[in-house]
Amino acid sequence: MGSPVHRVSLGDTWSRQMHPDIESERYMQSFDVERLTNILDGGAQNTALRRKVESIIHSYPEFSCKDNYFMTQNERYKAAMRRAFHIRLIARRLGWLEDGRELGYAYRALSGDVALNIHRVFVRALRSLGSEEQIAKWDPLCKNIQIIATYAQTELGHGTYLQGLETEATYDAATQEFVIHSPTLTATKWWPGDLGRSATHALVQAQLICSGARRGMHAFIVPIRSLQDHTPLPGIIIGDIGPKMDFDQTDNGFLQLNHVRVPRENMLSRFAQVLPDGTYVKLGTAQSNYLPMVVVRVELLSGEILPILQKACVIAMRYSVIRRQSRLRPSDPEAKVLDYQTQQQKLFPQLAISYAFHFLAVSLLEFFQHSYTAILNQDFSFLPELHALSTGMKAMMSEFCTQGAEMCRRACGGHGYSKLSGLPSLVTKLSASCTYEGENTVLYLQVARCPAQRAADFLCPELYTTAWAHVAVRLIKDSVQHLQTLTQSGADQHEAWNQTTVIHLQAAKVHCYYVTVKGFTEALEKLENEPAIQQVLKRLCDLHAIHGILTNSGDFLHDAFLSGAQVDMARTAYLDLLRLIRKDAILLTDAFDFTDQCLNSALGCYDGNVYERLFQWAQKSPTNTQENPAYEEYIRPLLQSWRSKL
Ligand SMILES: CCCCCCC/C=C/C(=O)SCCNC(=O)CCNC(=O)[C@H](O)C(C)(C)COP(=O)(O)OP(=O)(O)OC[C@H]1O[C@@H](n2cnc3c(N)ncnc32)[C@H](O)[C@@H]1OP(=O)(O)O
Ligand SMILES: Cc1cc2nc3c(=O)[nH]c(=O)nc-3n(C[C@H](O)[C@H](O)[C@H](O)COP(=O)(O)OP(=O)(O)OC[C@H]3O[C@@H](n4cnc5c(N)ncnc54)[C@H](O)[C@@H]3O)c2cc1C
Repeated sequence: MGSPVHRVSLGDTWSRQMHPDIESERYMQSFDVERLTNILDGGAQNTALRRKVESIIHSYPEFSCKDNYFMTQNERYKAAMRRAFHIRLIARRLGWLEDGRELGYAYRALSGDVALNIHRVFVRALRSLGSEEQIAKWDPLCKNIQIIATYAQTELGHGTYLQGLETEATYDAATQEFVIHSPTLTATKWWPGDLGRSATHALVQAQLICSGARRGMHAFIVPIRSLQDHTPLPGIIIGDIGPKMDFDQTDNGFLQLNHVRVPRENMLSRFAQVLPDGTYVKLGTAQSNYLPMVVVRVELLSGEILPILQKACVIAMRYSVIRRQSRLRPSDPEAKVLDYQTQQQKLFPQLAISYAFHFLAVSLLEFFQHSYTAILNQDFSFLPELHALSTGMKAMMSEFCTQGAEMCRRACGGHGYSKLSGLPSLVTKLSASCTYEGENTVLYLQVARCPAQRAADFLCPELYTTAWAHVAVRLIKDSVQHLQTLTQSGADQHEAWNQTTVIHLQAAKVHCYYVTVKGFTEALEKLENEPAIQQVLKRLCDLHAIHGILTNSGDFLHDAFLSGAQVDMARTAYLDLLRLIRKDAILLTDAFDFTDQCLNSALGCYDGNVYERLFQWAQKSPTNTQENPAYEEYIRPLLQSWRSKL
């Protein structure tokens, strides 16, 4: 019998002491970490409230994520549903509102490892597309979990090209119902979260057919499972799409509808109506029904995507002052790996990006709140700008955060490849964000479609922003010029567009990077009353801007806007910034104020006791207490056959 590992008790005195190598990083504080945390939270009162909510969440064992890494897909799903169940019990008991700060902080503490996320997407879509009467009917049912709803837009055959969605909603005036139907295999709804095993209702995006005409994508609320016994309703074929790269806590599913009938009142009608006789009345624009994607993209930025990079920075930075490896000088003791310039170059740009994106997300949220209210009141003047901003920022932040989290993982060497570090799951989670809510390339190209003068609105040159502004304008003009040249040479507009999308993509990416640089410099201007914090964040802003210049130096050298010598000067400044940021690196990650439970990382705990935790956590692996499943059938016969040859 393969004997299980004998449990070795390490004692846990280490868990009450801070590791000296991380303690020393906190001795000399060049700025007030608590004050920076307050700024990141939007005020000291929010910090206090967040910590209060975190302490409540962490006091319930039902919310613990510590065993996540050892769970099967089924166990992860059940644990996530358990958290979803208990968080609503607590919210109801404590009066936390669905859109209130407390629930937002609770989800932050649970790192999104809670089921029914798409139920929340459904609520956003209902409030964006539903009439006041429809919201009054369905919102309370969602809030009280009397129904579980999903957002079913993507199909097996189409996710990006919404005009290509095949699911049909045909109006039957005789019965005043819509007949919802999946005419082909590729019309099968595929990917919607909570659909596989949880949802009782779906918001189905379908091509509306009424009065003999196809009217484009509209939203319909369709019951899909019995509220009595959770079995699929007549005409519904439903299930889970199978194992994924991550997101084990979510049951992404498939749905086929076979001539399912729903009442006329189930078409969300804020922006369009079908009258009892089948007359179609448009109240919004052609793109009004795309509004839920804008809302969710904006919410994902600061609610889901950015915190994951921030956590990766905390874990990798803390580990990098504990990990000692090799010597800077033969006579020195082994060095903290964070003292190597190359380690700084790996991690500090990710730290700078996580601050740059924080301030950008704050300003985007302000713009969103203002324009969303106007749109709901049928003023669509802000929608194109909001669409361009939300698509560009979602594409850019998900791309840079995914790259950044992977860089943090690799910067932790072998232990970064252990799930117990918390880093692999941060990377795989972020990887999904480059696809869901719009595939990034397609979204960047939405930005590129914006007329050049709109890009000019952003061109407010300051310091290195002038360089970024210049390159952004040059590339946008270049992309427009290429498109015009092709169309003027006789290519049709669609072919000309496709033949220039690589150029448009580059212009869109540079434009978005410019927006983050500009947003960061503007955020710094508002910190003139916090000189110490302003100074340390300005170094990150400088690093973010110059990192981009050095990474894309060809774009700046192209028309000699910068000379080779100036790029060398930028590199010198960059390397000096790494040295200056080094002493504040731990404090800048401490300021994110993630609890150890939220980080769920053996490498990233506040006290720095990495090795003790790695060893202790590894012993929790079920494989260490189960019989070796391969011993009897394979290992023992192999060993015996080998021995018999001796
Ligand atoms: C804890 C973890 C939580 C994880 C949650 C994950 C939840 C995930 C949910 C989902 O993934 S839901 C499904 C999301 N799907 C998408 O985002 C689809 C992406 N595809 C697109 O957005 C399309 O490319 C497109 C933009 C819709 C293409 O539009 P279309 O095919 O109609 O062609 P275009 O000519 O590009 O656009 C027409 C016109 O419409 C404007 N527009 C496009 N999208 C929007 C929008 N969202 N809002 C406002 N306006 C939009 C576009 O600018 C064009 O306008 P004009 O240029 O003609 O004026
Ligand atoms: C974890 C996860 C959760 C999800 N949750 C939901 C959900 O709850 N509800 C829901 O409805 N959907 C959901 N989705 C689906 C998601 O919205 C789609 O996968 C996404 O919109 C991308 O569409 P697609 O899969 O069709 O990719 P495609 O569009 O097929 O992309 C494939 C490739 O084609 C390229 N491409 C496509 N169109 C163009 C173009 N016009 N120009 C240039 N290149 C192009 C893309 O850039 C990409 O490289 C989820 C997906 C994931 C991964």
